[in-house]
Amino acid sequence: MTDDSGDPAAGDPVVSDPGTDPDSPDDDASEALSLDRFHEALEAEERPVATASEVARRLGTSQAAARDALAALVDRGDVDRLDVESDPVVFYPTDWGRLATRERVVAFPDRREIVVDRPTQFTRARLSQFAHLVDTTGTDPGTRGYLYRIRQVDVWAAPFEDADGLIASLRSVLPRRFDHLEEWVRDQWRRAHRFRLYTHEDGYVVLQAASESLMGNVADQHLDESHLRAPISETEAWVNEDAVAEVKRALYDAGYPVDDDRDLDVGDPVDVDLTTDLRAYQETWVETFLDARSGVYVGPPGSGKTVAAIATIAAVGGETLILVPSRELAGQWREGLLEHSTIDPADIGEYHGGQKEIRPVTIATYQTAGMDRHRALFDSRKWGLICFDEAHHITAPIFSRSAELQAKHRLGLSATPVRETGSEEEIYTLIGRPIGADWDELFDAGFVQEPEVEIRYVPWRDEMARNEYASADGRDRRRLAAENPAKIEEIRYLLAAHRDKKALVFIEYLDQGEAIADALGVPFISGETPHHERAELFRRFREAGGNRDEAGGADDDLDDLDTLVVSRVGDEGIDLPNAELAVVASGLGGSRRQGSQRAGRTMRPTGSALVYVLATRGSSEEEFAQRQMRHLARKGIRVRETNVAE
Ligand SMILES: Nc1ncnc2c1ncn2[C@@H]1O[C@H](COP(=O)(O)OP(=O)(O)OP(=O)(O)O)[C@@H](O)[C@H]1O
Repeated sequence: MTDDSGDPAAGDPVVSDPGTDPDSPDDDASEALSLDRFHEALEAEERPVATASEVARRLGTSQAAARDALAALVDRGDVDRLDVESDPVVFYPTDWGRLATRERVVAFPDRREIVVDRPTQFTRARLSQFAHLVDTTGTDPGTRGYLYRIRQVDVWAAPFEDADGLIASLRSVLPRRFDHLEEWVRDQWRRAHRFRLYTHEDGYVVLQAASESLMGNVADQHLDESHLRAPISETEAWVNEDAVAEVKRALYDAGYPVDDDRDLDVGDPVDVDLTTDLRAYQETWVETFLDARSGVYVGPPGSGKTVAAIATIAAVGGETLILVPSRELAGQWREGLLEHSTIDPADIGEYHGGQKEIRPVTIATYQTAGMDRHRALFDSRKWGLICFDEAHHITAPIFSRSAELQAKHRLGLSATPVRETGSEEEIYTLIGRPIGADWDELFDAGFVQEPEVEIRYVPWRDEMARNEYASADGRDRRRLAAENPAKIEEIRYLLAAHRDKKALVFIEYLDQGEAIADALGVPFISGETPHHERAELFRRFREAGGNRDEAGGADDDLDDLDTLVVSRVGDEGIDLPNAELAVVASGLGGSRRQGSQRAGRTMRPTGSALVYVLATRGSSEEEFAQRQMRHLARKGIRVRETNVAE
């Protein structure tokens, strides 16, 4: 576009007429230079930026006039200036600056991967609906790159009414259409809605297939007479009610997740209101759940899953069973319910080793609910809602039995859906599809404190220890690396360096736990610690002020318990809200799930959260530590590595 008249308004849609715009400086300089003419000057210079004297030369004006004209454009927001030390100031169109920070989306349709540089919040929110975040690169959120992948399960779980809605969302993010990819997505979507379970008006459960061939080729191939009692029609079969969970699992494994529309009675109503305002993402979780009537809230520890679950209990309003892995957690749930809702304390029952009450809201341990002698009681009810806390537990055989209990709504909570065995899909079959936010978004929004994780490679104490390791094999090797005595000194050092932080030291082997606890003069909690003693130590730890003495042990006030050595027993599900420092001294042969739980323990909304992972240098622990921590890094958590000097 050219502007021969010299009038910036003529034929120039970008710059408004200064004469009619009361906000624009009304002087000769701004009239002398339109944004278009500045563009021409840049083109002539063949550079993206220009100095005032270059503009003056190209436009045939004085340098002072060009400077004034550029200043007017800067005032108007059309041009930006960049002061480069010791060089003359350069100018460039504001739009170009925006381009440089704009997101860039690249799709690899064959791999079903999408790479986004500097994604906007909008793009990330969209992507998290139908793709899963595999990796991020870079630590600066401003320049971070994101790799997303669309898996089968992501399409199955996508929260849309129909495939068109999902495709529209996909198109809104991708730079152009990819027919092949869209076809694949549609195909996956179709698969997820081919089978349905519903309750016949006479009360029995029916499996309905979308076509005869699906019933004949898929259902009949994967199910037998223990699952299906008899055919009703070419597309329907009468389901053995005891085998509903198996039916769902078998079809899921065959690539056909089942819509569960069974009509189950709700028991005693639960009349409670939430007293805490939900955050926007929690509202989305609850709405998504209520639409699907099943699902797993997946978010980092501290992200508000429990509060969202309490909101769900209030919204469902039906008799509720909450399953938890330990008695400690049952107590915490009771407190959470009382804190965040108007529930009458008399309406909360606990059902475990200690007490056995069934109330409108019953909190039971998986253990007790799965036991044969109690199971019938839980089985005989049709719950309005079952909430599976720490949902990854239910894949272990003892817990999976409780997953077969009947419920109108099934809700799982999990911070760590990934398991080494790849059975994350099993959680979703048994409970429902994952519902969650992008972890990065939660960190970015400040809802969850991002912990710093540091792997510290500890040398062997001496040549003898190193040689012993070299000549040992198998389990002995792993144990020697885990128990490397040099770690005790390292723990002492770390505790002293963070004297104001309450600390948990995690160990795998009991002997090592005792040795560390002895050396530090602090208690050691293991599976052998009696329940009441454990509860008392946790109480003291929760109430402690966090101020360790020189030796790294407890401070002068003996009641002030700010350091605990904990074995596996403290590893899962037990909530120690004020642990600001975690040292993982051993246990690196474990699974990714453990890695993220340990790190997760300290991911709390308040206080700084530091996790040190000790790995013996030159042992298999190095590799384990890196693998676990890569898993965390993928979740957007900063991981550092340090070599401890010999
Ligand atoms: N909407 C909210 N408004 C204010 N505080 C909230 C909200 N949601 C959660 N919190 C607070 O954030 C903290 C963590 O919440 P919550 O216990 O629900 O997280 P979680 O994801 O269940 O954690 P974990 O996995 O460790 O059990 C709690 O102190 C809770 O009171």
